[in-house]
Amino acid sequence: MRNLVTGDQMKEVDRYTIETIGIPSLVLMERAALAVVSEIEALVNKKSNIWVLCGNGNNGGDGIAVARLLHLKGYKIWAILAGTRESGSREWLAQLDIAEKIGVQLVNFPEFPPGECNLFVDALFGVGLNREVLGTYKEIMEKVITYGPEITVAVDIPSGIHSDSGQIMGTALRADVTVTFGFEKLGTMLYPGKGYSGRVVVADIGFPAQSLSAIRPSFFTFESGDTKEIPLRPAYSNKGSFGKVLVVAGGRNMSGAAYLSALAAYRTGAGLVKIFTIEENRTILQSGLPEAIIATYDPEEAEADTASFKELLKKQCEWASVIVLGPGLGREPYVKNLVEEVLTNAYVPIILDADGLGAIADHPDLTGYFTENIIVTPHLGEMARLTGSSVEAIKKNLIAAAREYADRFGITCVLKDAVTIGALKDQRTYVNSSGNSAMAKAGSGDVLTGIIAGLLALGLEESDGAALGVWLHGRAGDAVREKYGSYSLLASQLTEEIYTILQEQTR
Ligand SMILES: NC(=O)C1=CN([C@@H]2O[C@H](COP(=O)(O)OP(=O)(O)OC[C@H]3O[C@@H](n4cnc5c(N)ncnc54)[C@H](OP(=O)(O)O)[C@@H]3O)[C@@H](O)[C@H]2O)[C@@H](O)CC1
Ligand SMILES: [K+]
Repeated sequence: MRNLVTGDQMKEVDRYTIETIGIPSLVLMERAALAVVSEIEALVNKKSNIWVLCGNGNNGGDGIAVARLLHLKGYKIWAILAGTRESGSREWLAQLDIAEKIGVQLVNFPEFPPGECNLFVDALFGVGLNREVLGTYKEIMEKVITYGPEITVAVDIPSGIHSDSGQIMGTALRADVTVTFGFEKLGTMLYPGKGYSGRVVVADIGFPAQSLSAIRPSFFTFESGDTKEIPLRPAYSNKGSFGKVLVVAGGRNMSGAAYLSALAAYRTGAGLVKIFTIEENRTILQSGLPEAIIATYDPEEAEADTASFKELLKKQCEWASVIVLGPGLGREPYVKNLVEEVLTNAYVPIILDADGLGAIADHPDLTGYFTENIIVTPHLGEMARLTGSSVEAIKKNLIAAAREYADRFGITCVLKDAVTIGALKDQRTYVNSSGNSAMAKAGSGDVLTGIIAGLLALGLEESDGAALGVWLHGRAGDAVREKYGSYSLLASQLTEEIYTILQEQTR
């Protein structure tokens, strides 16, 4: 597990480290600059021309320190100062004084250094960026973009990227490598910022563990090795020890959704999986997944005899210890009753997806039945329908959108996008770092519901199950892409890779 921070949280950690712990600001800055220099030395040799663009806050202070360290090592270096002495931070002024005394080559914008630039260091704005970039700063950035440096190394975060949302604040500078300090910022984890950051190196610049006490760390991601969070299956057990997953899924022509969800639940470790679906899906599901129990209903009877249908649903819910509700259910009128009955009768975790969410969007009063056991897993289009916002508005701040929906109902909201967000009911927010665009295919979401259900069946509670499920799903996608490339992934192949990842847990 790796903590992630907002810009303000990072500033708090800086402040606490400097003021309460007593590590001087310039010491942190020196270590930050050394970390950047070490990346630069791995990228270019001393024949290269290096330009460092320095703003006049502490990000710029880092930049001047980088220029000084490279100058002392004999690199051909120019520092471009974007601000004036009057507006420079204390540390920036200290760095400038040192740089001037030891003869670092400096120019003041609008002047630019002569010759060409092989490696560009972006130290214009860090976590202090708090508004749109306009005027002179915009001009500077546009000029840099027209120069088209061969390699760009960003200091802490690419300038112009908002450290909390990853949004471009007017203009931003694209980096090949971003060296960030202490903790990765949300802005380099989220698109478009993630696309501007290149390879992100998290440098340890000496923040002691106590510094985290300055904030309540609430954003996190998983990384390899975290498979150990998945509960082991004890040796002395039977199929009932691992939970009974009820997959309420699959309407007309949509048996595949039920199949993929049930298969993924089994592959993740569930002991028993029952699919509750329409009668016409029986044969195909029974032959496709003979391991699953199949229970069926007739959609016309469900429509005509509501009381019997409700009774049938009640029995299914009593059997289950985890429920997946929604994949491929369709949008016929009885689906509303179905969703309502499950929500009112089940006292177990429910993963609500696809047409289950569609029913909620069409009948918002159903949210009145939400309990803390609910995990909703909308993609952006479904989220837009659920909230009445536009996809564009949600995209501007995925974390805020997911968090707001989860908090409104006290549930867990997994908002699926290129970077999936898990706004967990325990107030932590998971930002996914696995997965790839090959997974943007039909059936991928059905597999995710099954994986989460499988983890809950193993005994994880909703918050951990949702976060680990998203991560595991992405890891499976990465494993499939490695074998089959970016185009040919099939959702069923995700379920085939789950075992390779689960094996890491016991190694
Ligand atoms: N000791 C420490 O704390 C350490 C800090 N470290 C480094 O410091 C960085 C944070 O430094 P920082 O807080 O000084 O802010 P920074 O990102 O340099 O921005 C400068 C100023 O720009 C301004 N501004 C904002 N938006 C603007 C806009 N659109 N257009 C124009 N101006 C705008 C805004 O000032 P304002 O105008 O709002 O008063 C802001 O304060 C951090 O990312 C890391 O690299 C490391 O060395 C480790 C130790
Ligand atoms: K920067």
